[in-house]
Amino acid sequence: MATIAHSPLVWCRRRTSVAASTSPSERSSVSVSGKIGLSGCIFKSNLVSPKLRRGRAVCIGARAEAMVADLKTKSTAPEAAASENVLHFVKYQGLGNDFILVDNRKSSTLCITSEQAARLCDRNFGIGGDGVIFVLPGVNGSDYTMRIINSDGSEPEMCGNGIRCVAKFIAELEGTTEQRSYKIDTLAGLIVPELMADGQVCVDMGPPILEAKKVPTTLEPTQDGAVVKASLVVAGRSWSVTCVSMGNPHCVVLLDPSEDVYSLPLAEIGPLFEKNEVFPARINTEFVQVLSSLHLRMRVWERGAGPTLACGTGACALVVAAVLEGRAERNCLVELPGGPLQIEWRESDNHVYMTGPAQIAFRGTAYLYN
Ligand SMILES: N[C@@H](CCC[C@H](N)C(=O)O)C(=O)O
Repeated sequence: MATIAHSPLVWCRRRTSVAASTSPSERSSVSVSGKIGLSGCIFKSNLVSPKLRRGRAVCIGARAEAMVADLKTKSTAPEAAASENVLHFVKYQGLGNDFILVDNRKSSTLCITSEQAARLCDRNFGIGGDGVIFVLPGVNGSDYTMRIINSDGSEPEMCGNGIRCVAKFIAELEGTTEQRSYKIDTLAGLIVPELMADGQVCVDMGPPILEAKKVPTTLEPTQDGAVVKASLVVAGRSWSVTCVSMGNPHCVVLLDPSEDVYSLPLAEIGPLFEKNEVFPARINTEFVQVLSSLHLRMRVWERGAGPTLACGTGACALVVAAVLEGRAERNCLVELPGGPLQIEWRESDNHVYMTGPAQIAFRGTAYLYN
């Protein structure tokens, strides 16, 4: 089993006391603080998410500044992404769903193993993250390929918040500030994120998959081959569920309007959905409070990552589910623990469009141990 040690060159510690169960009002004060030691020189940064920009930190001593500049150069050099047991990375987050981004453009093989990725995601022994995302060369006419490893080491097909981070990361690697789109190949097919003038990223997430077998779920279809408002007993309670794949599988639970989504014992019920036998590939589960037909509030238990602050594919899946259940319009605001996403399931092309932010948090170097 690979391990990550606290590196003598650079170590990062991220304090994340913000659980996905935190209520929206408590979350307004969310901040991330970090400390990075560089060969004995220590600088401290107070990283408050909206203000994060590359390398914004107060450095103590000229030597530390020089080393930070050196590190910045190395972290974007593709051939140096993983060598001599070190990994250069850039940390991004989309509404608090946080990822370690790795420049893997020189090879079609991932530069670290899934065990190493899981160790990097550990919030105490690694960098901390909900997943590691790799940007690889494009295939089949795409500009790039994205692959992601969940924090438990499993590999999902797609990640909505992650692909917005990927678009920003690629723009940084290419040194462009242009408003443009990228064709990204994923295990869920071609996905197209577009960098918008206001800094947001709008992603064409493609069409939802509703056929039960393709989600996949063994639940009996209830409506044209899809599982809509089916009954599923979990933890002694009968839940009404709708199953949707956005390339990766989702089980959406629309609650009665009177039920507060923050009153659910997520850590208890989440794993029971994730590993339920009716979901052969495991499942991401979204619990949703319909505040109005244009405003939905959700909490998520992610397959392979547990409770996260946001799930882009989940937000897309729940709007599709809410439309199928006749509870929402096709263009809705989805409020996640980490902030809002605008989701549209467009009638004209049957594609789902997701618009939201993605921001750099910090960059660094981690030691890899096999
Ligand atoms: N957080 C992601 C989804 C990441 C993958 C998921 N855990 C899975 O296993 O399917 C998103 O923003 O979509």
